[in-house]
Amino acid sequence: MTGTSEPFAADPLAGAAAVEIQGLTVRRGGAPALRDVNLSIPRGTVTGLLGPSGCGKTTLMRCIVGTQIVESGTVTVLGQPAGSAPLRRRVGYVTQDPSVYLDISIRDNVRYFASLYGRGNDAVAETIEAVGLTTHAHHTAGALSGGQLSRVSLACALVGQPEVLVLDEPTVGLDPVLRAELWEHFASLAASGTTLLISSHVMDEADHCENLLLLRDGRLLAHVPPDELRRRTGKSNLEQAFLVLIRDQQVGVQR
Ligand SMILES: Nc1ncnc2c1ncn2[C@@H]1O[C@H](COP(=O)(O)OP(=O)(O)OP(=O)(O)O)[C@@H](O)[C@H]1O
Repeated sequence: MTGTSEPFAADPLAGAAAVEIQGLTVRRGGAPALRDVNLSIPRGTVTGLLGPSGCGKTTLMRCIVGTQIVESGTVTVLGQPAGSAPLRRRVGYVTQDPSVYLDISIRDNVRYFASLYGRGNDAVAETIEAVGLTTHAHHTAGALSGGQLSRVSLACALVGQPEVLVLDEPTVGLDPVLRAELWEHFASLAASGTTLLISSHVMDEADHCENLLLLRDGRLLAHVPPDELRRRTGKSNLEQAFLVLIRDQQVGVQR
C-alpha cells in the first residue's frame, strides 16, 4: 500500500484545529439528533466516531461537511465555517451509500475525480492500489459487489488528497486483511498531515484511532484516546469500556 499524500505547504492556520465545534445542537424529524456538542479535532490525526445506531454519527459528519441544517452552535473546519466555498476542495466526504458512476469502469470513475482536482494518472493508479482494486480497475462499476463499490467511492474521495477526510463506515463489508490495510493507509495519510474522522460501530476498530468520540443519544459522552478510555473505566475491552461509560452516564442522569 502506498501513501498518496505529500506534506502540505506552509499554512498560516497550521496550528489551528482541523475541526472546532461549539454548542452544536441539531434537530432531525422534530427530535434532537445532536445536543450541545463541543469538541476540537487536531490536524493530522485519525479520530474514530463511535456509538450505537441512530446516536447521531452521520448527523455530526454532515455538520462538518456543511450539508446539515443546524439549530444552534458553530462548526469551523480548517479555520472556515463548515460548508463554505473555500472548503469544497479541502474536505472529502464518503457517505455510507457509494456515490459512483455505475456505467463506467473503476479506473474512469477515479480518473474523473482526479481530473477535478488536477491529479494525474500516477495518483489514479496509486489510489486504486490503496483500496485494493488494481486487478479490477477495468471492470464496470455496475458489476461490482457492495464492498467493492464502497472502495471505489473511497478512492474517488482519496484521489483529490483532501486535507480533511470524513468517512462514514468505510470498512463495512470488507474482509479483515483489506480492513487492516485500509487502516494502515489512513494512518499514513494522517502522518502526512491529513485529518481523518472515521465512523464505525465496530469497537474493535477503535484501537486504530488516536482519539475516540463516543456518542449516545446525540450527546458526546467522551473524547479520549483508546488507552485513556480503558484507564478511566478499568476495562481492557473497548466495547465493555463504552458500556461502563453509558452506565455511569445513566447513573449521573438519575441523580
Ligand atoms: N432524514 C432524516 N429525517 C429525519 N430524521 C432523521 C433523518 N436521518 C436521521 N434522522 C434521525 O436523526 C438521528 C441521528 O441519526 P444518524 O443518522 O445521525 O445516526 P447514526 O449514528 O449515523 O446511525 P447509523 O449508525 O445507524 O448510521 C436518529 O434519531 C435518526 O432517526
